[in-house]
Amino acid sequence: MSDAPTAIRPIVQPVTDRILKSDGEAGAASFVIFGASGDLTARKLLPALYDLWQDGYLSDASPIIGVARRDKTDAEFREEMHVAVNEEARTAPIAPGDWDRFAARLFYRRLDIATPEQYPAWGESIKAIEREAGVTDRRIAYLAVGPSLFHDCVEALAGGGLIPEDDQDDHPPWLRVVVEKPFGTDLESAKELNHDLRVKLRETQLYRIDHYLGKETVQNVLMFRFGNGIFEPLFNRQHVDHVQITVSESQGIEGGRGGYYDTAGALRDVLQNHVLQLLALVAMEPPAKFAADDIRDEKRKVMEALRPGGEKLDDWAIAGQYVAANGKKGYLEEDRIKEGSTTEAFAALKCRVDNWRWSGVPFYLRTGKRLPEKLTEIAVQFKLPPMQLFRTVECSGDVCDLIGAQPNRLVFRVQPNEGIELSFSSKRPGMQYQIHPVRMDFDYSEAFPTKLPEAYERLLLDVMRGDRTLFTRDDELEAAWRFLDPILKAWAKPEHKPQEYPAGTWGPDAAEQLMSDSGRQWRGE
Ligand SMILES: NC(=O)C1=CN([C@@H]2O[C@H](COP(=O)(O)OP(=O)(O)OC[C@H]3O[C@@H](n4cnc5c(N)ncnc54)[C@H](OP(=O)(O)O)[C@@H]3O)[C@@H](O)[C@H]2O)C=CC1
Ligand SMILES: O=C1O[C@H](COP(=O)(O)O)[C@@H](O)[C@H](O)[C@H]1O
Repeated sequence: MSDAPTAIRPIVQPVTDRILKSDGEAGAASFVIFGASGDLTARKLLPALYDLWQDGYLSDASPIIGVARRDKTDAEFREEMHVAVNEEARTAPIAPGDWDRFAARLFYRRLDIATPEQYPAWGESIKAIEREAGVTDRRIAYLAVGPSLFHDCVEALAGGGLIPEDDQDDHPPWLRVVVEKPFGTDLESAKELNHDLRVKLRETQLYRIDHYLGKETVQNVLMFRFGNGIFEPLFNRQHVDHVQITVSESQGIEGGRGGYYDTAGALRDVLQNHVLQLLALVAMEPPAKFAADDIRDEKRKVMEALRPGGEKLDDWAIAGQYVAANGKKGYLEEDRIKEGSTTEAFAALKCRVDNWRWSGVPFYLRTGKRLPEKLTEIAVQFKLPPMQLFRTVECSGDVCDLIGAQPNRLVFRVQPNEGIELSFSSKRPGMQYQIHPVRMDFDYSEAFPTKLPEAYERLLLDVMRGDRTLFTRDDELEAAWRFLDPILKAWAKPEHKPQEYPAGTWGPDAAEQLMSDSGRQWRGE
């Protein structure tokens, strides 16, 4: 019998998103993008803004002003962005007329963010563009620069007169500042950054971005758990054997990112943010209402309940570094990696969420570069039934085994093949009671034949709408750093060496052992 999944289709067609346009306050605002000559602006931000404009979410009156250190005219900036947006276009190439209409709102204003003398004149040039566009009191600043410049960007906004005074009723001005990741490098630096940003800004003006929260399938975790009555009662220690979360990448350290990555490593680059956010969504309690602070309160509680999954650090935290294999070079041979670097390109943790719901349930987390495939998923594995009433016979050659029920598994496929699958046991057709594992599969592309919005598109729209639900808050981030700080300190010691794994494999043997010690197994291995 085939274990081909049973497709799930929506019962009614989805209400178009356009209905949301009347909701909230997504009117015209000016965008000031720091880091406008960088990779993030070209590959993610401008394509997302273009798509939002095409879909009717971005007002024609909104100017987009790129800011960076190098010299560039508006025309050059427009042309560079044209190339970038075309490269990222997910459907047909952009029609020239469309691009010209969009590009008319693109401007470039040079600034060395570390040079305060330049702030006043630069600020005036930004205000002049905004006046011309008729958008003077609604501003979104996007800090798409390295984290060491976040604070200076806010200083530049203030020095350029772009952070207006509170009004007479003490209401802050309409200013939203989007801060990229990584948000600090450890607990202390994250606290310092939070403090520094709040000297000039209110917490309500800050949007700390983690683009995983903008992925459609990540948002679906909460919808699935709290929008259905039948699954949530199973999400606890009575029914769940363990949870495993994988964010794997097949790529190495590319695009000149070696300089940054080598100072960060897998723990800071992906585990502290994307992986722990996924964990928080799958483990959190239902919020009292679906609103930003209620959700972030619950996520913070999960972060605060994180505990090591073993006595000694090596029993629950594994660092790995790939070596040349399968036609790929090793980490140490990548561009801009310092000689003999001990930075981890792979991290796996076994941890616990020490609360009433999850006590005793291990959470296994792993992320890394140069693994066999690009894949992000959360797998919730349930306990076996208390008795094995059914079995089947599986033969390989002359050797036959009696096999019992396989554990039920619920998998959130974040990417690729976005969807949710549930595996369960079924009777194999025939004259005997033979058990066979099968799957029910909800596949986004089949159920909703429409393109999924890109994460940055959704998140930028939320900034315009003033919805901070999908943005992280200072206390949850600090709690995440607090949990990871002991690992960061131990791994920074000169005697610490990550364990080697061949490029293109699932990480070092020790990561497998994290699971196999308790008779469990990573999916896909
Ligand atoms: N790229 C990505 O996919 C992702 C990036 N991020 C985060 O986004 C941020 C930007 O990353 P990315 O675009 O890759 O970085 P890049 O190195 O490609 O770009 C850095 C930008 O910062 C500008 N810059 C640097 N110093 C100054 C200065 N003194 N004054 C003015 N501008 C300056 C550069 O301008 P110039 O070249 O003119 O000097 C450039 O535009 C980082 O925090 C990164 O961690 C987060 C997730 C994904
Ligand atoms: O933030 C980051 O995420 C990407 C992975 O994002 P994805 O959306 O492609 O899954 C990762 O490659 C990068 O190192 C990290 O900084």
